[in-house]
Amino acid sequence: MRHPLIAGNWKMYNNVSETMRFFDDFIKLVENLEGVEIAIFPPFTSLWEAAKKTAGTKIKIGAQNVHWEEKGAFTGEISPNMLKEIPCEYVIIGHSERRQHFAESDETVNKKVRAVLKHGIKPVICVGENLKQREENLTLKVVLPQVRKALADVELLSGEEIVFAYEPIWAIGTGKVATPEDAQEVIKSIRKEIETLYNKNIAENIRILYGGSVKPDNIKALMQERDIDGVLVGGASVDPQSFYKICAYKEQGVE
Ligand SMILES: O=C[C@H](O)COP(=O)(O)O
Repeated sequence: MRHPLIAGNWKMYNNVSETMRFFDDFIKLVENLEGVEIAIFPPFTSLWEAAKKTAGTKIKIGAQNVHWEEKGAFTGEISPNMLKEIPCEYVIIGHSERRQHFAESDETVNKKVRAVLKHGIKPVICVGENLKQREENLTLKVVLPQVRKALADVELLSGEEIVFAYEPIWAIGTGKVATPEDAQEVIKSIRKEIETLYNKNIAENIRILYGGSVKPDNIKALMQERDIDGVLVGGASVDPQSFYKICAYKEQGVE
């Protein structure tokens, strides 16, 4: 049984004082929420304070990026053991904004995945197609190779140590959410691909999230799909009230 994960990727929003204010409200709001795992991915500068503030609560902390080397002359980069020290339980790898603006490739994604797993940090690996590819019916031809390349030479014990996020690029920050049925179809195919690469057990254990314009009013329909195990939320995760409403989707009557 996969435990639902609701993840908030703040991108380049919320400095340290805004982070503290967010948690002052959010920790109280989610105090009594059961049956869902919550993770927040603040910018690097807010990670320490976020981790201190959420210690002993049900909120997990993750980073938005990582380098694959342990240490070295890599100006501006952060290593897996630096994230572990904070401690970060998760790290987002291969977000489409990093692929698009910072030359992240399937090869660097794979290096990062292998590096963080050695430190017991769970990667949230992002995959997804752009609008042109979707319109040309190329979604699976784009997404499944991204999955395979991310997992090249990756040994998995149970599947619980990694998470995938299917984020159609055309749905990110646009207000155009994929239909739950379309998201389910792609996510089901990702799970099938993982089964071919590993086995059924691992495929059934891996959580696969949907991301792209998730809001309090569309979360319920998404979470009703069999293979959607949670969401990766951008814009709507920066405000404590709206992110709380997404985390509390079960109160809208989702089984
Ligand atoms: O990482 C989150 C995704 O890019 C989704 O962002 P969004 O919810 O603002 O569309």
